[in-house]
Amino acid sequence: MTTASWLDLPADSLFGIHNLPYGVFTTPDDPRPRIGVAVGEQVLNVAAVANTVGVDPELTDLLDATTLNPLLGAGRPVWTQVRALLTEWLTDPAFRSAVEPELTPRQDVSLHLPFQVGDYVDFYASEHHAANLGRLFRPGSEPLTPNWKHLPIGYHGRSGTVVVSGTPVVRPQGQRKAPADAVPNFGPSRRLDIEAEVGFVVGAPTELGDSVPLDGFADHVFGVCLVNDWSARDIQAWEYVPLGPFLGKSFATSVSPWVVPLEALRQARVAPPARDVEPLPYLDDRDAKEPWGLDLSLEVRLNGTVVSRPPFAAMYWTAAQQLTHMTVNGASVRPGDLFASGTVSGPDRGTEGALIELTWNGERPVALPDGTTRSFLEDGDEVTITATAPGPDGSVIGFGEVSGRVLPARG
Ligand SMILES: O=C(O)/C=C/C(=O)CC(=O)CC(=O)O
Ligand SMILES: [Ca+2]
Ligand SMILES: [Mg+2]
Repeated sequence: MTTASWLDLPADSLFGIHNLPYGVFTTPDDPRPRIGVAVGEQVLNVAAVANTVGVDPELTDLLDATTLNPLLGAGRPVWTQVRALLTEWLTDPAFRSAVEPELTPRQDVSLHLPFQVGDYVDFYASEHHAANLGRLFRPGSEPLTPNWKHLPIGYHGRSGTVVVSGTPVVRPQGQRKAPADAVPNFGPSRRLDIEAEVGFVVGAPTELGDSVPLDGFADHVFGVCLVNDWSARDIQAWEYVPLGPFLGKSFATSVSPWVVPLEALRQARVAPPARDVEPLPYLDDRDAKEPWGLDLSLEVRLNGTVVSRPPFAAMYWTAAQQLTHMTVNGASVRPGDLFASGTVSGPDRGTEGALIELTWNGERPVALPDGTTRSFLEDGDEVTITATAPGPDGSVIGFGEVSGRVLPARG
């Protein structure tokens, strides 16, 4: 399908007509948060266009909102309808006069947390990451825990500290205890790390007691964003036994401001890696016609230098399996719930999604062009994660970025 926009976008635009990601923006002369869709180098005020051209008032209400949550809750048929409208507005020259005045250059807008985050869950779906962390955190044990290939392991995170890209991250303080120390001490984390992840934004809710089967994924998941699960490894290593991550990860989790609709990722769907353990039937996607592996290519930059290129296609568990597992006990989901994939690490050097793996616990620090090296993050460091996916007709779907700078601990 070739769809040309009257906007005459370059063929290599990461926010081309096949992408149309959703966010929430303000401008200096209008501080009201409103829903925007990125197209080329601009942001479209969708409610303003809906009001001008006159669409179904129920749709206008969903779009005339300060967060994506009302639209998220509306469900797949409405998401499809809105996307079709956006495509029509941006491709049919008859809409040009109504749409053009509602475009603002992206550089002139501020982007906000696009949805009010409900529950936040973080998974652990990369076999390479899980095995690496097992070796680093539990030397002498099997790298993968016995449950790892039977279920997508996850933990509930802290939704109130999910922040939008650009929000500074204050170095956390807490209890640290190195293996050689007899007792813990208190202070700023000395081993502040990142985790490059992909986030899935839940739209349509479920009722308590119900679960989402594997083929219900697209009915409930609206779209995809990027996540940095900042992690204080020294706090984490001491506190996590036996209940899992707590203060070592709850101080901040950054998300990208643009939510890429699931429809934009049709060409990115790939089969996940072969599983060597037969999953229980509710998680078994081996016969699925279209499993939910996704061929996203991530890049991690530290102070502007690319330090890693994690491949999302290498993830063992898919987001569909994660949603199914997360609801198999009857736990309900709500619009705005966010679940993240887990750190995206590939099998090769230079594809690790966390510094602890990339530098192997500091044994092989990363060299930066300014002559300095890093094992973990220093105050002032800035980390930016970007991603792309294949789109239709040779186009590329961009995710924008999730970025954050480390501020010193507050005494
Ligand atoms: O293996 C561990 O004990 C800890 C693992 C993590 O810190 C990773 C985590 O948050 C899940 C993930 O991002 O894959
Ligand atoms: Ca994580
Ligand atoms: Mg976190």
